[in-house]
Amino acid sequence: MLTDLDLIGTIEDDDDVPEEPESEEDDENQPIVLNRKKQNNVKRSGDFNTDFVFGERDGQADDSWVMDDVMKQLKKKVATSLDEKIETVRKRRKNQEKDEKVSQKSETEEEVKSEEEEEEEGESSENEESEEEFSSGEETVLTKADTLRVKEKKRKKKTGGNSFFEDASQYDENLTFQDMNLSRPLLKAISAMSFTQPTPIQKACIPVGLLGRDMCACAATGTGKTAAFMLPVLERLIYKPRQAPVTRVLVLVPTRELGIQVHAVTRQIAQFTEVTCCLAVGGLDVKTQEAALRAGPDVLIATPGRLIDHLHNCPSFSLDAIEVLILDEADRMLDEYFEEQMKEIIRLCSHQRQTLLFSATMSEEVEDLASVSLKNPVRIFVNSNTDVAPFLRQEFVRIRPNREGDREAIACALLTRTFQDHVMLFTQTKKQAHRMHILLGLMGLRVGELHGNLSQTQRLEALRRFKDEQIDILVATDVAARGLDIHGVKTVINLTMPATVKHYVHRVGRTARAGKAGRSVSLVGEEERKILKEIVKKAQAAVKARILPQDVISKFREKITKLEKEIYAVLQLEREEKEMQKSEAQISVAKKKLEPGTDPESMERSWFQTKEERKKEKMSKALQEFDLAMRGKKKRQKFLENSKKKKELTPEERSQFEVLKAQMYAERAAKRERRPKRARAMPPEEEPAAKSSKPKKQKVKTVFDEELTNTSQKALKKYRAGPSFEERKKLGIQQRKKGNFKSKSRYRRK
Ligand SMILES: Nc1ncnc2c1ncn2[C@@H]1O[C@H](COP(=O)(O)OP(=O)(O)OP(=O)(O)O)[C@@H](O)[C@H]1O
Repeated sequence: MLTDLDLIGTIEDDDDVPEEPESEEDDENQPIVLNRKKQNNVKRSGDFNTDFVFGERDGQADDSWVMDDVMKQLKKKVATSLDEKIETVRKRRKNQEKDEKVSQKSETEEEVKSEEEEEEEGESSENEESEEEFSSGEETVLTKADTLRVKEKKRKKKTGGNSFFEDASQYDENLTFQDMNLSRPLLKAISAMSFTQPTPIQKACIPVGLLGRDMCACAATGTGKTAAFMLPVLERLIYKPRQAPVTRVLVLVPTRELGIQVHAVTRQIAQFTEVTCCLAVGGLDVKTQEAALRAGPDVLIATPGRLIDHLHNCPSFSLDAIEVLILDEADRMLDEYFEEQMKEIIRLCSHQRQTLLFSATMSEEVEDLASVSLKNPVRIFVNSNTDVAPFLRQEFVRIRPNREGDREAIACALLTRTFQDHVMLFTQTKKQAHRMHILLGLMGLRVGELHGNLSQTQRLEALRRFKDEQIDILVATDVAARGLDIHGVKTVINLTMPATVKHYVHRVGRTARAGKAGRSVSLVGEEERKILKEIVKKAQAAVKARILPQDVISKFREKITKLEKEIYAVLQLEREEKEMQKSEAQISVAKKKLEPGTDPESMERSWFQTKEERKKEKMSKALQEFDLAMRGKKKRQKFLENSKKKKELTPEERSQFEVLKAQMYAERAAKRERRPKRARAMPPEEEPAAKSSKPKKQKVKTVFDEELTNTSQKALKKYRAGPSFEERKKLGIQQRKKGNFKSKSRYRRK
């Protein structure tokens, strides 16, 4: 039987492989450069031949003026950055090595004099070089090229849809922005943003949005969904100016960074109009946001938590006047994480509204919401659910069962040898992301991290540095997987496979955006084969298996083992600094309390869910997940024993934990899928068929059916003997009720 990995990994050379245009960027067979040099962006116009052409974006719309506002709202500054700590530890290493060399030198000086000295100098200069790079012996091993094998999978064509929606996925190919009846300020903004031609999702959605219809739209990542919902909405605001300063459009997004981005895009589109817009996301200054909300901005972009906070604490702000509600990344907004908050927000929104649901992936929850609370919604699926970006090349690196500990080494090899800049590396946990930042930093790479354990300043700073090409690699968790539009990301690497195919689609969607090409490389272990199988099945283009030479991997493993002490040292520096900061914070809180005229209770805000409640909810979910994933008693025991015994995890355990985390989520997602679906306003297509077969099975038998048509031996015997005591009692009551007591004896006489 073929396994999924075998499917892409065991193709023979003479297998029938479809021709693929090889680009300059197709560098796997080119000599590998170990010295990290900046590579110029290679134009890939010939790579993909499609009907749709994105406009030239030489003058990539400058959103720095929009970002300035956001940065102003940020309060705290970072004490010392992680990079500074990494540099401190690296310097320490250098000094130590120098000292060692000096002491070695003096020892040998005593024994042999002049000749030996010369040799020492030679060695020392060699060592200094190998600190940053690799020794020449290693270099020959490390420049060995990876092998790539291709296999195209047969695809099943997806059919059908949901009868509940009116389908408008077909669009006029020749439609231009000028044909769409958009007003002049919007057309001016479109050309200022260098959009020459609408993308397919824009061609399909803008006309429908302008009609004021509810919509559920799905298109691949990076195909311009933001403008697809913003343009018709802004047009409606311009067409029907407001009577009072109230918020009329609410856009909900799952992450702060995405909120900031959507806000920036909205301001760009609305730059030549009177439309005002405001951002309310966590991590930014609450008071500034409150003041902005009181002014009644036309458009509000928010994350659910912060929005509810404002609704509870800002008396003059409400959602009564909301005319359009947009859920960007709709499937994420309606998943269990935001469930309670979304219920609350939808409850507070005006009923007379247009609702727009957008995402690259859709879920049952979205359909449920659409069927329950949308009015005659239009379904616009330009791409099928879970299609990856059109110009993405997908690669997979197989991790063999006993080689789980190779993951970090493989990632380091990929990042040092092949994909050196404009790379996003995704990890499952924040801890692993942090560790990879330190590890890659110690290897001399320019790297940053982005995840939920960082302050908002640190998160935005990492993003800015990556966008400005101050760092080459951004290590991130799924917080950066959705919606972020970072110009020029060439490669996405998955250290472990994400929890579901949908997570995968979004992660790899950070590259190959806006008509550009991109590549994803995912490391796949035995336990992740199922998800790989699904991805391969759904892939439109051939996927590739990348094989790294084993000696290269071994070299990197050795290097990582050597760096382990330094990683520990950096972590130690961080711990010490954290302790310091904690005590400083305590002192400043105490000082504030002692200040005359401050009543601490009056300063407190009321929360929809307190921090504690949210934490508790998260904890109980995490425990449930852990239990589910550790169903096997042996597995659970082994894991717990291991984690009790050792403080430091082995590379294998670390990888296993990453995989386990993804499994935990996948298990819970699967459990949710199995849950009975909520009532629908109209049943989906399959349901009527199911219903027609049901009545036959569950038809309640009448007395006629029960007694007169049953000719079995047992029934006849019973018929002759008459009803049992219980039956007689039951019958008696019934007959007494009917006033026909005599029929009982008549029954017996027969
Ligand atoms: N008509 C257009 N012409 C050229 N570029 C466009 C056009 N529309 C959008 N873009 C650009 O395409 C990129 C992706 O757009 P956007 O972020 O809206 O994609 P998305 O579909 O929302 O992606 P995701 O699913 O990842 O959120 C942006 O850089 C945007 O400026």
